Amino acid sequence: MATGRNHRPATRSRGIPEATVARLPLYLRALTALSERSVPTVSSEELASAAGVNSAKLRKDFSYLGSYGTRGVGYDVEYLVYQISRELGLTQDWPVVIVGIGNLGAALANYGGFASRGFRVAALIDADPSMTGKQVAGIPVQHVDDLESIVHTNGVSIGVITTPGGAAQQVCERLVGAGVTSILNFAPTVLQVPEGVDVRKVDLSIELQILAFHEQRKAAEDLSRRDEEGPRGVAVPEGGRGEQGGDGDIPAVMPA
Ligand SMILES: NC(=O)c1ccc[n+]([C@@H]2O[C@H](COP(=O)([O-])OP(=O)(O)OC[C@H]3O[C@@H](n4cnc5c(N)ncnc54)[C@H](O)[C@@H]3O)[C@@H](O)[C@H]2O)c1
Repeated sequence: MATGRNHRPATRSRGIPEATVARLPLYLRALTALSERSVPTVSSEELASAAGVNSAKLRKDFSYLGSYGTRGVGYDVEYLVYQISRELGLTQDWPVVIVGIGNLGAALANYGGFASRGFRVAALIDADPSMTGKQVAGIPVQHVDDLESIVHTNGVSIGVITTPGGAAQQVCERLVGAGVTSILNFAPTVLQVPEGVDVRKVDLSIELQILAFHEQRKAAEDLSRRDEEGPRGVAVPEGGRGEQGGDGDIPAVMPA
């Protein structure tokens, strides 16, 4: 079976900025929800709001797909679902292998949302011999010794790494050596890969830090609004901004 590189649409995606590509899944999620409710058309404003994106940006993004919508009618939901799915390469089946079937790997294997988006968990791999043959999400765990043959047999081009950080680089190299060209890395390791291999790193703690940043900003805004409100607002001691021990209901958030 061909690898992901061969599957990739050769020229279409090249003209699309990475930032637009990153927003396509957001549009697709919003459009899929509309499609499930049998909504036939959607305006750019409605869709932008559902996807959490600014509508001018959305129109610009869709222009890269050659989709301009119809004035007064909006965009055809089903056609846009098809267009975005095609652009993201989701109109075909992508066999995925997960390496490291501990807490996270097992949770991902059990997540039903991949299959409905075109990603089939084809194989599960772990280094622990006591795991070999065990069923996780109805799939038998295979030993990491057989990684290369598992990748070949299943025509895998996307690998998910959920091993401890110390094992991730070696697992990555073996996956790439076996023909995997896209890696989704959950391990806390910056992977070194040869040219032509795409790596996406997922780090929930970074997402939490970003939320902490916003929380901090909200708290500061709240405080300055109270300052402006004067005597009717809650009194804040001089220099007390952001400190603990002031108002009980003002969250004290550490800098991100
Ligand atoms: N990115 C995130 O947001 C996020 C969140 C949680 C955990 N993690 C990371 O995900 C990884 C897994 O976490 P977990 O809680 O599932 O750990 P875990 O210890 O439960 O599971 C790790 C699994 O990897 C296997 N393993 C170890 N070395 C291997 C190798 N060389 N090849 C194949 N399998 C191997 C182990 O046998 C074990 O089953 C860790 O690196 C953790 O830091 C990331």
